Amino acid sequence: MKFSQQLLEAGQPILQAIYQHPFVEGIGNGDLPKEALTFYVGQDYNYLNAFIKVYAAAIQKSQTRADMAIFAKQIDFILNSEIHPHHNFCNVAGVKYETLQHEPQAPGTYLYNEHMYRAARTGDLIDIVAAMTPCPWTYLEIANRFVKQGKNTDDNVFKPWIDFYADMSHDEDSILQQMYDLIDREAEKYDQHRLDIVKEEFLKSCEMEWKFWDQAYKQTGWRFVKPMKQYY
Ligand SMILES: Cc1ncc(C[n+]2csc(CCO)c2C)c(N)n1
Repeated sequence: MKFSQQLLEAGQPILQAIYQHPFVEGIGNGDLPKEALTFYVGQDYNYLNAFIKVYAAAIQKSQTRADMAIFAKQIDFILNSEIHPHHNFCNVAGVKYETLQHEPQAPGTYLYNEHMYRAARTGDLIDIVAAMTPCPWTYLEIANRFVKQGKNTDDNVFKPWIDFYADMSHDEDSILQQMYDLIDREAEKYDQHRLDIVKEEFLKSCEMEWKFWDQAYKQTGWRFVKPMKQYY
């Protein structure tokens, strides 16, 4: 079995838990508290800034223009397209997007961002991509499942969110396929022990995807520290 397939198989239990999380179920049912939505957007804005920088690190470790182009396209996607699902959440919450772009970083966001930065700092290209893949993987699976269940109806206020992420799979050279191909190509270079480490990095990101929904749903901040506003 291809290594990318092994990763997805190992991640299945976490994906199932994500499906069942009340935040994710709330997207399907068009019903979420305003506080959960605004907390999510504030944290996701911060997370996506880190994601862009980690893509930049992936470009630094790329050895071909073809690889560079994959990451460059994704940086453009985050900067110019991924504002749409954020706008959807902000519109439903009745909050201006601009007011959520300097939120203090919550612990779950810190952990996820630092996990990716660590891969960028100490890992190879495969470590970076493995830590990043749960992000598009879980969102695409969530959105496609909702489309299959017919949840993206006109009366669901989160229809734009569902349609946006489900659309990602219609792309000819979809980001996910490119990431799987890259992982499988790079996996050839390593022994089983090294690949076990990569798998753990992938699974940690899967768990942090679950945690990201959970911290927004519960608005989990720091217990004692009062962190500063974020300016990148
Ligand atoms: C916590 C969190 N996880 C995943 C996404 C979704 N997402 C972020 S960047 C990107 C494109 C990947 O190249 C996708 C699909 C999100 N917004 N927030």
